[in-house]
Amino acid sequence: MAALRPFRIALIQLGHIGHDKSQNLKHAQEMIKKAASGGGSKPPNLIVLPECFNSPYGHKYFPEYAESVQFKQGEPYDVQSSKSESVKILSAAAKEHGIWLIGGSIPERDDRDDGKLYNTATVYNPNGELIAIHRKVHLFDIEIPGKITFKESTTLSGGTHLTTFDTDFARIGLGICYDVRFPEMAMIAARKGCHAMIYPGAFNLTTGPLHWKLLQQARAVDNQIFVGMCSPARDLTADYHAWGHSLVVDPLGEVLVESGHDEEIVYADIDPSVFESTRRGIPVTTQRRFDVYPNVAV
Ligand SMILES: NC(=O)CC(=O)C(=O)O
Repeated sequence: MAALRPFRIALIQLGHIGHDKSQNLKHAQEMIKKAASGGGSKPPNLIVLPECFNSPYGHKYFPEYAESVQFKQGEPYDVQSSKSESVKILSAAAKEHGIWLIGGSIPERDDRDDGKLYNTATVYNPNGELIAIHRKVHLFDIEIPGKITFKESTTLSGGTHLTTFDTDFARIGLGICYDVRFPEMAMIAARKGCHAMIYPGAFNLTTGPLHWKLLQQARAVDNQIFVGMCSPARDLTADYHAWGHSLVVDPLGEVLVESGHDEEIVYADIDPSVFESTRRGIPVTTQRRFDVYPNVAV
């Protein structure tokens, strides 16, 4: 299992996500290059893109923008023969800059399973290898009268697996946006030894101010882990108005960095001593009463 070492994370709050997929990918490439340069400071070890970074966000767009990834857990993946343009571009970017990359999420089509569609995050190591994918488990189906109705399940299916992966600096759990509302996912990841949960996400102008920061602080404090969420920039000409405010929170629930709502790259330095001192000082990780309630993570 990966040990926690100091590392730097960059969240790319990507703007200009329009209807031209090639343009979206080109812009993401440029922003990865910019993020990898470190913004005048140390280069990051891990770069994160937002949810649905290559397509407009909305269930009517997913069938048109979906790409076939065909990843099989535990089997080597041949990026060169991938049918996914996004995978090829992200893999090349991770390799060129020698960084770990969580490639936000993209609409994915699984040709092996009746062409089902998913909202899928892909993860690359510094050699450009695709080492994990996460399919959004909890679909964003909500209805707040007069404010927002959104039904991802109109075109998407929910993923059926939880995702964790090891880097050379931490074990990381991965979710996508609405997944953050389900504490079980982060709890299970933490009990499996994850030091951080990362969620590419895209809250909106109704739920963002209510819950975006609160949920990340809750997941961080519940589990004494680092939590980061990376949003697209706000674009009031798009169908969906993202909240922005990409954020990294430490295991005490303190905000390490928070962006505004325009396009921006923010960096946070992850300090293992905060992880250790939080767990030493408030030792809930060793005070659980599995004699009173079941250990759901086993
Ligand atoms: N976009 C999402 O998946 C979730 C969201 O906006 C919310 O939970 O609020």
